[in-house]
Amino acid sequence: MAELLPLITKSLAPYLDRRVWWLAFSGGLDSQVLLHLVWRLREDARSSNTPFPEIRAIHVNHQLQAASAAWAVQCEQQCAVYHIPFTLKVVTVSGRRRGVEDLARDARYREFETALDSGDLLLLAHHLDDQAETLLLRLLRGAGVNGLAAMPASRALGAGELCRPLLATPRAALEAYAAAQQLTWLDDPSNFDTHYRRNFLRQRVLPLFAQHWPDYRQSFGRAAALQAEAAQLLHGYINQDLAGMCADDGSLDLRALALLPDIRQRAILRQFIINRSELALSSAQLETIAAQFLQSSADRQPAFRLAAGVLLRAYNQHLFCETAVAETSSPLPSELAWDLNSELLIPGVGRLVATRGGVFVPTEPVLIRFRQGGERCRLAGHAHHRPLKKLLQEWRLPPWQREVLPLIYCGGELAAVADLAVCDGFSAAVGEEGWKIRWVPEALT
Ligand SMILES: Nc1ncnc2c1ncn2[C@@H]1O[C@H](COP(=O)(O)OP(=O)(O)OP(=O)(O)O)[C@@H](O)[C@H]1O
Repeated sequence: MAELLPLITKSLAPYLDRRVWWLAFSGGLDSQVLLHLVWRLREDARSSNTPFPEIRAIHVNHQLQAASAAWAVQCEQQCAVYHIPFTLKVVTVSGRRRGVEDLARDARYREFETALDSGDLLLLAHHLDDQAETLLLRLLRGAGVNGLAAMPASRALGAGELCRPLLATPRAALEAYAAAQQLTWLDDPSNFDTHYRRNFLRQRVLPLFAQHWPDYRQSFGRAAALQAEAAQLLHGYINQDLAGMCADDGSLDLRALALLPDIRQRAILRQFIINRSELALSSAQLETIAAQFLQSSADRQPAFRLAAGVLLRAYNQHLFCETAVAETSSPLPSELAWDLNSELLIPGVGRLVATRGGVFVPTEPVLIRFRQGGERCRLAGHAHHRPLKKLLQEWRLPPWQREVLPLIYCGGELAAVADLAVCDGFSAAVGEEGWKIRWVPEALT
């Protein structure tokens, strides 16, 4: 069986420049082995005077069992033995929508994510048996390539990254290491409760596999790695497609999308939404959205609420996926003063930012107002006044943005229309330096 110390030395070598390595410590066999290995790496580095990242352990108490608090204490004591600082996070897992395992996992990763500072590394003790189980569980859920890629050996997590240095190592190798090093660990009794899907696979199903396919773990691990490669390739192609179909404002060109075969349309739509909102759609949601927005009358369809604060809506045959949309709309102020030297944040409207080097030259203090109807303006360099309504149609500004469009007034006159146009009498002469206005609508901030 492969030696674990050289293996982990190699897999963690790319991360030696990180400030902190956080070890996700449940106190079970696997994370106890990882703790011991990482401690040995640090001892080796100390004895050779080599710089080494700071190691800290983090334990999440999900409060799901009577003994949870006592375990946390034992975890802390274990870490003290190795002089590894210990952080405890206590979470409350509630809700019956999904299995308690999934909820606990989500809560745990949220805690990990908050703990990580920029560039920190989180170490998890998942091993090859965990990977094989994950692949099977995903298969049983009917997952596609992304799901069947199972757990990646590393990925971004919040401001840092996570890494699973033991992912290619079978659990038996960890058991052998723990025995050889005379380690002690906590045994979570819930690991034997076959009501949990993962435990059922582990206790009842996989031992049967092992009788006929003794190398099933390695085969499953390879299958997952192949799916991960396929997923990565597809991802690259889909993002290339997307790049050619997105306008500068981030919207997706529905006319161009409609020309593609169905499966490509759906893959692009799914990726567009993930990129904008980080929400992964179920197949049913994807079908509904495709049916709603991939029709000629897409512009007349109501907004589709994907999740709290995330809206999909179409305008001018372009699909907009907006995040951070206010859930309730408060009335707009009738007038606001704006000192261009500082950013102006208007709830429900967004941010107005002015920087030097543009063409807008205010003649008097700047006031922000909103459309009342009937506004007219003469654009810089144009001979006639025109209704603002017509101009907004020509500029193809989505209707929901027209409602909150900041109008910039100087001395009672319309001087600029957000960052879309500057009116006559307010634009810089040749050689004169003015302001550049930028409006970041609330849904895009
Ligand atoms: N409560 C927890 N607090 C901190 N880290 C955890 C916790 N639960 C799991 N982890 C991390 O996630 C990894 C995989 O979790 P999993 O539930 O498969 O393991 P476990 O059986 O609970 O514990 P171990 O892997 O230590 O035997 C663990 O090895 C550990 O690194």
